[in-house]
Amino acid sequence: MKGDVMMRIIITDSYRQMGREAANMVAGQLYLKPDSVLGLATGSTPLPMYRRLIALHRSLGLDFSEVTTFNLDEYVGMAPDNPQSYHYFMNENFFSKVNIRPDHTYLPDGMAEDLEAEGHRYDALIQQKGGIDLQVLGIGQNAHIGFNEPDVKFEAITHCVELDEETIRANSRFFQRLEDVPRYAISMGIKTIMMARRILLLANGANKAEAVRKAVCGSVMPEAPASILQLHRDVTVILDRAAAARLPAHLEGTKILYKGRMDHAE
Ligand SMILES: N[C@@H]1[C@@H](O)[C@H](O)[C@@H](COP(=O)(O)O)O[C@@H]1O
Repeated sequence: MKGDVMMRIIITDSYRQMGREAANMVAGQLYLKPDSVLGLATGSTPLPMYRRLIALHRSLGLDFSEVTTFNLDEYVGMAPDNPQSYHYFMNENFFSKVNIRPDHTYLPDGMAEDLEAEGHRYDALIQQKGGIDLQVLGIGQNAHIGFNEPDVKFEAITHCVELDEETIRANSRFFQRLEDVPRYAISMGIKTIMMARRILLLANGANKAEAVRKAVCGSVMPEAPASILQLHRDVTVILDRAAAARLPAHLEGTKILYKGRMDHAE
């Protein structure tokens, strides 16, 4: 075990279970600190987590009134009211369905004229709000986190990135044509992500298994941006079985929990 660094890995039976586990962690965070600052992600991976959080809000009154959120990224040139934007995604899938204050939800501004200045403003704002307590991450097939593509600079803060062809292809499923996928995004940098107090990495599906292996037990290197998470002191990885398929059965310094069926109605 490297110092006191330890990843906790939770393998669940399904995509839905992965979402439930993740939502439980977020709910636990809010229970202890109702005015938490959450770092949030888009993509299909966190959708069941958002659904479960909404269900917890409706059934148990899970309270978001004091919560502040910062999203990882946004496409460059995409206005918040564009249905393909991450602003729109977050409103549709989460913000509009819980009692979070709209002026407490932040995403990088993809329309900013000076993207470098916007990156600095965004990071400064995160610190001004006390820093991120819990950062939720998905992972790209090339092991990107946020939009930090392979060969990223680990010291980067929020900045403009050119997307990899692989990422553009993967994200084209949300667009009518491949040519419509933006080629640039503004994303929290690795340093911004690593400054979060706790990190929750989610992945499901066989197409993420290799990226998960690199993140959890590959060499720490810029070619696999998520591998940097091995150096963070409080990371929980929640997977479905397919995404966990390439992990060795035993990992030194890693606590693997298996959470099988434990389920009841949503
Ligand atoms: N910028 C996002 C990432 O934050 C996300 O983790 C990744 C995986 O997306 P999905 O969850 O849809 O597989 O895609 C995008 O590129």
